[in-house]
Amino acid sequence: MSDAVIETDCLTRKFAVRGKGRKVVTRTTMCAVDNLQLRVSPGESVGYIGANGAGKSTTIKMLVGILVPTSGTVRTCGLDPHRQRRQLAARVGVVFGQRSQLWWDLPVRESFEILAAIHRLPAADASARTAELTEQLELGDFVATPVRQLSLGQRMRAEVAAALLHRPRLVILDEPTIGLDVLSKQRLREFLVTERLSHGTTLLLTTHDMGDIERLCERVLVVDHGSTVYDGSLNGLAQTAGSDRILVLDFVEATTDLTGIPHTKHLGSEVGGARQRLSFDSENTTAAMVLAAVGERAELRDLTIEEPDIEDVVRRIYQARR
Ligand SMILES: Nc1ncnc2c1ncn2[C@@H]1O[C@H](COP(=O)(O)OP(=O)(O)OP(=O)(O)O)[C@@H](O)[C@H]1O
Repeated sequence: MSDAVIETDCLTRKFAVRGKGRKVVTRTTMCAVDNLQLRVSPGESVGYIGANGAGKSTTIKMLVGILVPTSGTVRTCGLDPHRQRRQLAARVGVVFGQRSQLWWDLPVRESFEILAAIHRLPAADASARTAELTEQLELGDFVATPVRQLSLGQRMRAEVAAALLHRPRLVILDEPTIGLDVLSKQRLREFLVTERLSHGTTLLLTTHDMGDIERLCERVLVVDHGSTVYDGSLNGLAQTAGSDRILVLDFVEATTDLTGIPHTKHLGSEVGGARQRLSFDSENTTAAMVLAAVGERAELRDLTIEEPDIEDVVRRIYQARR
């Protein structure tokens, strides 16, 4: 028997699409997930990325049994997700960034009590786990507050706690950091890293945020039109998609002379030349080397390094294949 946490074979999901011509209504089918072969082993952390409409959510819905495949097979934690949804719920925790699994009008704590009862956790176990998650996710200030009064960052932390209450062996997160501020994102990512290390939890997450992938995922899958177009390490992704980083440089005085620095490209200037943008190829140089060269030409006041945009990485992967 396979020990895979997720295993799909030729997994396919089609949808009927109604189109309206001038006189007739046409019916076509579109393939949202196309012969997907996927195997995830225990303890892996996998980022699942792709353009809008690439098929990520449809895959997740089949993995948790919300949608039935048109053809092919899927096993999640050794179970048939659609037929064995109840048993699967005990082994999987799911967080949909755009949808809540908490009771809107109840205090957070009461949602946890209901979920603990649904999962039939022994009382002592439930209260120990609730206390652990409340501390780690810093929920203490608002466990008595109704969910509808929480900020987005607070609610997302409560959602993650709710999904992990029963110590699932697989956690699936669909856009967990969408709309969160930098600090809330950082806290959530740190928690997920710790949780994974201490419990050996398997993570699968979809995101449009490259920071999530960089901090949380060892393996990355890129999907295009329902098929996998990249499956490998984060480093390999950078090699395939290019590894340009962008430095935003603020100078004491306006400057324009930033051309000719090795492995960099001048992208433009703002604020009358006091702010310059420079991209550099992190495979061949480092931020420190570029800054040293810049510092010889003009006096720097401040700088930031922009994370690569995930849409950009995905676009480059798609282009490299065409
Ligand atoms: N219930 C449905 N009926 C018809 N078409 C659907 C349905 N659900 C999804 N689709 C279509 O299937 C394709 C894949 O959608 P899916 O939501 O899986 O993409 P996604 O990669 O999750 O996108 P996003 O990043 O925008 O969430 C899209 O073209 C979408 O319009």
